[in-house]
Amino acid sequence: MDLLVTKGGPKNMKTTFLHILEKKLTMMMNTNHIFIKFGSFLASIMFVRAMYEQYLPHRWRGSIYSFLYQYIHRFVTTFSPYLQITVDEYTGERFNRCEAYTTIETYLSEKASEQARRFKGSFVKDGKTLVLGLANNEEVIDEYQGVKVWWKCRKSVSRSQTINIYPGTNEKRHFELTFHGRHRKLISESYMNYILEEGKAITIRKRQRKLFTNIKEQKGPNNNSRWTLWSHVEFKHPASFDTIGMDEAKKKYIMNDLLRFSNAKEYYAKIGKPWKRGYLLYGPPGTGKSTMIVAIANLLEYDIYDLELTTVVDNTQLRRLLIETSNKSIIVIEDIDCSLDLTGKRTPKAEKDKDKGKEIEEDKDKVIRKMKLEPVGERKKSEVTLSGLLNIVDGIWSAVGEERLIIFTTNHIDKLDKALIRKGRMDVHIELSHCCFESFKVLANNYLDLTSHSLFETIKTLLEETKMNPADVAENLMPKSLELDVDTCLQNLVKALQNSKIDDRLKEQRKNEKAKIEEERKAEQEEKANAQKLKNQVESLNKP
Ligand SMILES: Nc1ncnc2c1ncn2[C@@H]1O[C@H](COP(=O)(O)OP(=O)(O)OP(=O)(O)O)[C@@H](O)[C@H]1O
Ligand SMILES: [Mg+2]
Repeated sequence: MDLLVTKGGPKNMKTTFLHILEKKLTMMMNTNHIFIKFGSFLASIMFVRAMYEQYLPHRWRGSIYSFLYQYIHRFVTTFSPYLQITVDEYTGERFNRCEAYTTIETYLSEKASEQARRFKGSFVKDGKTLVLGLANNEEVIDEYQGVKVWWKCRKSVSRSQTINIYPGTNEKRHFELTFHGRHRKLISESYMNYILEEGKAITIRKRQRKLFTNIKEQKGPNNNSRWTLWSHVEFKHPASFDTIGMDEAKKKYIMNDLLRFSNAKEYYAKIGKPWKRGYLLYGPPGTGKSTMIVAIANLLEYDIYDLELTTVVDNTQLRRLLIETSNKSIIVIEDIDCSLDLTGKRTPKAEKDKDKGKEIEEDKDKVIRKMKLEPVGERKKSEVTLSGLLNIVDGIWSAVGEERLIIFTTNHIDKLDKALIRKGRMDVHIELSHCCFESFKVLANNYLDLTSHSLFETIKTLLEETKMNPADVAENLMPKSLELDVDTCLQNLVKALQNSKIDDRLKEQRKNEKAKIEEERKAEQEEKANAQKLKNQVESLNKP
């Protein structure tokens, strides 16, 4: 290249100018050189691509692509300070979804709803609720103890020629977690445990709650395999502590106890006790024992396992039933005194009482209700024993799972074996009794939206004079027509209470009369016995 240098000016200035010019030209030549090199590089790529398209068989392309991707990726990651953990959707057996993947998916779905722009929707709770998850290649940033991590959901499609009978199974998904290498220990141990726990907690929070009942054991096709022992339905019941009529202080105590229990995981671990608690609810019929169980389940968001002991064949089956229960649940045994012979082997109470010839009506009803569930021909004597139940409560119960309640209900606490209800087994004993004025006020508020009324004082006095259970009070408060007529409802209750008072008086009278007759009978018998004794004595004296 020719250079034209102007004359004149000091010599050193000319030299500097030439020097700068030379430098600029060299740079231009270098840039040109780079462009030329880049152009030829592009041409080479195009050439390789054309060859690849034309001559490489289609079936090889996928494997070459993944081969290149793998090596480029490895090359890049060798020099990157960031580390990656991947969690595959399927591990081991092809159709077994990895539990950790599902849990992470749940955890990330919460984050995704705040950060992501593209979502994957799915329906849960029997297809009624839409849950948004992370869409493919969408990124979510999470922070743990001040450390930032990046999550991405990736999908790869298997290029194999195999034909799959399950649609969509050629797609493999995985989560990719990226974090800085200096946090390796924190993320791989502590953070991973944290998200697995959080994910599980979210799953439980969002799940459709269930009411389980035990069904008769079913044999499989070869007569030895067992199918599930529990059947379930969706658990929906509006009862809550707000709607239960009982002493306010007692109600608060129970609620506090329950909430303390559900938040006491660490505490139970510290004192070395399994995270479980037993409740015994006792009181006359219709005082709200079953309603309270529902309120407890709603408060803590637990499932209910309603265990019907009369259909359990033996202790082994009982053990299996308890093993199959899940965490965050309540195992309920209603009317425990009617289900189990507390002297040892269980016998249906109806038979037992018939032998004794002194059936109590309300108990009989309950036993009949239980017995009706089983066809007469199939009715077998259960071999569940009290000791079996105690062993399960202490043994298997303490070893399996956590965050569970066991609740027994009974109308007759005095009939229960002390061993069964001692503290440690049944930690809290709650008595539900006849309707007091405080309970009535809750019911009046529930049923009639009423907090005060001129009849309240009369009702208060009547409630103190007679015993009526909350179920009967509630029934009287219920409007009997479409129009809500508060006065009529309250008057109905007053009438019912007055009738109940008269009934009570009559019952008392009858009881006193019976007692009097019994006393007279005894006195007569005693008199007769004395007369006989005297007669015998006289006879013995008269004998020669
Ligand atoms: N304390 C209460 N507060 C509010 N409602 C109540 C109360 N007690 C009973 N009821 C009402 O009465 C009905 C029957 O109550 P529940 O079945 O809970 O009684 P229970 O004590 O379990 O009786 P049983 O001993 O016969 O099983 C419920 O539907 C509920 O509406
Ligand atoms: Mg009940």
